[in-house]
Amino acid sequence: MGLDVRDLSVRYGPVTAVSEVDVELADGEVLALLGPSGCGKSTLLRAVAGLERPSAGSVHWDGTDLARVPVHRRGFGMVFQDGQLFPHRDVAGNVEFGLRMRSVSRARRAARVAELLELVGLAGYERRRVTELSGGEAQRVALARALAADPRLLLLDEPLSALDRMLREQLAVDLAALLARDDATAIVVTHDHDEAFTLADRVAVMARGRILQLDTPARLWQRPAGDEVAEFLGCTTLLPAQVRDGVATCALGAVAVAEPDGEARLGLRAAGVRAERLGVGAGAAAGGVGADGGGGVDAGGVGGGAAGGADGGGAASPSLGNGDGGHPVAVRVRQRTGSVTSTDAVVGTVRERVHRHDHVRLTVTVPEAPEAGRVEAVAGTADAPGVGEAVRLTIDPDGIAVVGP
Ligand SMILES: Nc1ncnc2c1ncn2[C@@H]1O[C@H](COP(=O)(O)OP(=O)(O)OP(=O)(O)O)[C@@H](O)[C@H]1O
Repeated sequence: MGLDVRDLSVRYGPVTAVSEVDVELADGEVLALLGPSGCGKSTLLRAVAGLERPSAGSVHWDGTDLARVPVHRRGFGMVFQDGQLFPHRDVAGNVEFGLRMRSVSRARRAARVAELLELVGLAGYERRRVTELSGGEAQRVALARALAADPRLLLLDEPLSALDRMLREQLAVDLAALLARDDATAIVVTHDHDEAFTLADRVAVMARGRILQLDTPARLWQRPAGDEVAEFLGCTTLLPAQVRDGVATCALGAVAVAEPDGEARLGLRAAGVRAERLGVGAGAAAGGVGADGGGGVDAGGVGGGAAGGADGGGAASPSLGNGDGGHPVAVRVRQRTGSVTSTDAVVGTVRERVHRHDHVRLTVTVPEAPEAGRVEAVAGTADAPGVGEAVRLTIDPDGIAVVGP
C-alpha cells in the first residue's frame, strides 16, 4: 500500500508552504517533487519524514496514521543536499551508524557495510576519512548510510545539487539504477528537470505549495496539464491549434498529434522549432529538417520558397504564401512515426542568436504569426543563420506538447 498523503497543508505563521497536497506512492515506486525554489518541495518531504508538523491533513503508511509516530520510528531514511556525514567517523563508521543503534553484531555490520559500499560504487572505502572524500563520494556514503537501516521509504532532498554538472548527471543515472536494484521506495526533491526525469517513475510538478500535476515523465512532457506546467517544462511558445485527422495546425505550421478533431493548445519548446536559412534549397531542407526519414517535400513547397531567397527582410516570402496573404502554403507534416501528409512552413527574421553547447538558439519574429510573439527556435551550429537573416521555421513533433487537462 505504501505512502498515502491526504489533503496535507503546512503553515509557517502567515506562509502556507504546502497547501492541500495529495500523494500516493506504491511500494517500489520513485517519485520526484519538482518545482522552482520556494514552492514547498522540501517542506512536503520534511512533513512526510515527521520533521514538520502538518497544520491539516494526514500522512499514512500501509494504512497506519503517522501523526503520532516520531521521526526515528517511521522507518524512513533521509539524505540531504550536503550529506551531513559525521566528520569524526570514517566511511564504515558513518554507514554502520544506524546498525549500531539497533545493536547489530560487529560481524553483520561489517558485512552489510561492505555490501552497501559495493552497491554505491565505493567498495573498499571502509577506512577512508569522510573529510577526504570528494563531494560525489560523500553523497554516495550518505546514501549507503540511509540504505543501511533498510528504510521502507527513502527521502532524498536535493541529493545531487551540491555537485558539479557532469558528476550530477552521472550520479543521477547511477542513483536511478541503484534505487531500481534495491527495489527502493523513494521521494526525491529536485529543481532539476533532467534529474527528476532520470530518477523517477512519476513526477509531481509543484508551485506555490500545490501539486499542479503528478504524472509519468512521458505524459508530463507530452501532455502538461496547463500553461504553467508547460512553461515550467520548457514550452516557450503557447498557441491555439485546430486538429483535423491527426494534424494540428497553428500559426507556426502543422504537426502530427495523437488528438481527436477539434481545438487544442500547443506548447512549443525551442528544440521543437527548427530554423533554416531561407537560401537553403529544398534538398538541404529535406536532409536537415526531415532527418527522421519520414519527411519529404511535396510539390509547390520549400523549393519555391527557397527561390524567394535570403533577403534578410523577414517578411514572408511571396512564394511561401498561399496567395490569400493569410496562412502559409502546405509543405509537409513531420510525424513521430509514419508517413508524410502535408504541413505548413512559415518565414521569420532572426532577432537574437546564442550559441549553446550543441546547437544555436535563435529568437525569431514571424510577421505572419504575430500572436506567436518572439519564437524560440534552434539551428545546427554549422552555418547557423545570423541576426537579421530570414529563416524558415518547421515544427518537430518531438519538441511539442499538447497542453490541457
Ligand atoms: N522554517 C520556516 N519558517 C518560515 N518559513 C519557512 C520555513 N521553511 C520554509 N519556509 C517557507 O516555506 C516556503 C516553502 O519552502 P521550501 O523550503 O519547502 O521550498 P522548496 O521548494 O524546497 O525551495 P528550495 O528549492 O529553495 O529549497 C517558502 O516560502 C519558504 O520561505
